[in-house]
Amino acid sequence: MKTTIINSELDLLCQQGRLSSEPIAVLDEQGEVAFINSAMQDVLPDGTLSATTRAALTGSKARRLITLARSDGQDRTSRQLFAIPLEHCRLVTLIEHEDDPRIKRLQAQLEEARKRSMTDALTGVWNRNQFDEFLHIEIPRAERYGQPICLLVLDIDHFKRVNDEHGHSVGDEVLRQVSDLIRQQIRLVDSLFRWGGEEFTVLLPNTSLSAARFIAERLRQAIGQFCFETAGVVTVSIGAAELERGETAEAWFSRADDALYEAKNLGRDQVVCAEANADRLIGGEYGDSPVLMPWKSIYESGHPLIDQQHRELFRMGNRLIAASLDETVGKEDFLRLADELIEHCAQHFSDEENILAEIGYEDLDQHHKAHNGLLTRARKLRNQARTGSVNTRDVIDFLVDKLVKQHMLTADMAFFPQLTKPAAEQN
Ligand SMILES: Nc1nc2c(ncn2[C@@H]2O[C@H](COP(=O)(O)OP(=O)(O)OP(=O)(O)O)[C@@H](O)[C@H]2O)c(=O)[nH]1
Repeated sequence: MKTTIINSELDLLCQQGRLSSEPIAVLDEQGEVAFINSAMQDVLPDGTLSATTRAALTGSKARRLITLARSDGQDRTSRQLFAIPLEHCRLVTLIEHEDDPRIKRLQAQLEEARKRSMTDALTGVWNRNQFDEFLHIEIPRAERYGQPICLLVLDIDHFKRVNDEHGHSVGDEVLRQVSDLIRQQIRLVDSLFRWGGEEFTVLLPNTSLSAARFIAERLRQAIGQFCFETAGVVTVSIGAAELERGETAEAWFSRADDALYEAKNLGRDQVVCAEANADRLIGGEYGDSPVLMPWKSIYESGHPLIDQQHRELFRMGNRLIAASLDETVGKEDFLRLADELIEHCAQHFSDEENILAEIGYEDLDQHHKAHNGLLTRARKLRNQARTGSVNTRDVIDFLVDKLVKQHMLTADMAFFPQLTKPAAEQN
């Protein structure tokens, strides 16, 4: 990955050097000349940057100013080389003095070239290279903070017909318009990419699959209801997938893409969400033991905080089961994990009750009593386990089965339909 970044930065600079009429050279991370244009060669003694000059230009100072002796001895004024440090290389140019406006001009040109290399020329959205870059940042971020992240793959239906019937420029206009419509519907933290041709991808950080379905549906409707000036009605098919724990970028994309093709096969103009692989577990780091609890999309309420906390409870429940099966985990460590689960649960119950109060949930009192009862019983069991009067099996049965799973699958599911505003709508 790093090599790609370095290479693309070097490529960018070299390309800029070729375009610019200013004398320009590019030094790579090792201080070797990666590129030198003819304007620079003309002013340098022997047409090249000597090892001493290169060493001076790649020193630790952020900017380096050196005096260049002219080889012909005719020019009495000193000439200066200036190195602009970039992330992985340095751009060297010739200036009269440190405030030379050419530095600013070059930096602006570089910035412009950098932008062009990251965006799609037709629609102005991020290009496919950037999609790969974003994946390598967003996937570890989501995993690190235990947040859900979703991917949409969107394809314009029968786009070939638009080109065939109205011409390529109308097709181009449709692509621009579709990308504008998508941009209007997503949040600032979401990112839109043109993946190629008439296919777009959208990355939705901190978004569960149920919220992603809602967003995708909103996109589909916004595009389907828009009146395109010449093309008329245009529809899109969308595949959505949520990243699973430990899943590679390729596997994730492939699941979203499969969902897209299912949407196409089902008749187009629709959204299909990829189900999680049944054998994958939210606590995937504990292997594929059948006793662990798999997370399913039907457990999602559509409220981001509730879903995030429910997932975390599943993860902690799986961790507790794994610890009980692991002979190397002692009683104290097991009880510490049980404590963590109970305290997370207490925080979750309190947050959930606040959310339910906000939406005016009519069975809130009942739900509050159920929470209190569960927490009291959980703490009592934990204390009994400490004194040895109950065994780990009883703790697991209650904490994992009754507290986490059954409560969520029965009492909690009763209020899911009332959480009518999913994440996307609230933001
Ligand atoms: N105008 C325009 N057309 C493009 C561009 N990139 C790709 N296309 C066209 O997009 C069309 C894609 O056609 P297909 O892959 O057959 O898909 P489709 O017609 O959308 O059919 P389905 O995806 O099956 O609904 C081709 O005709 C491409 O030439 C572009 O930048 N501008």
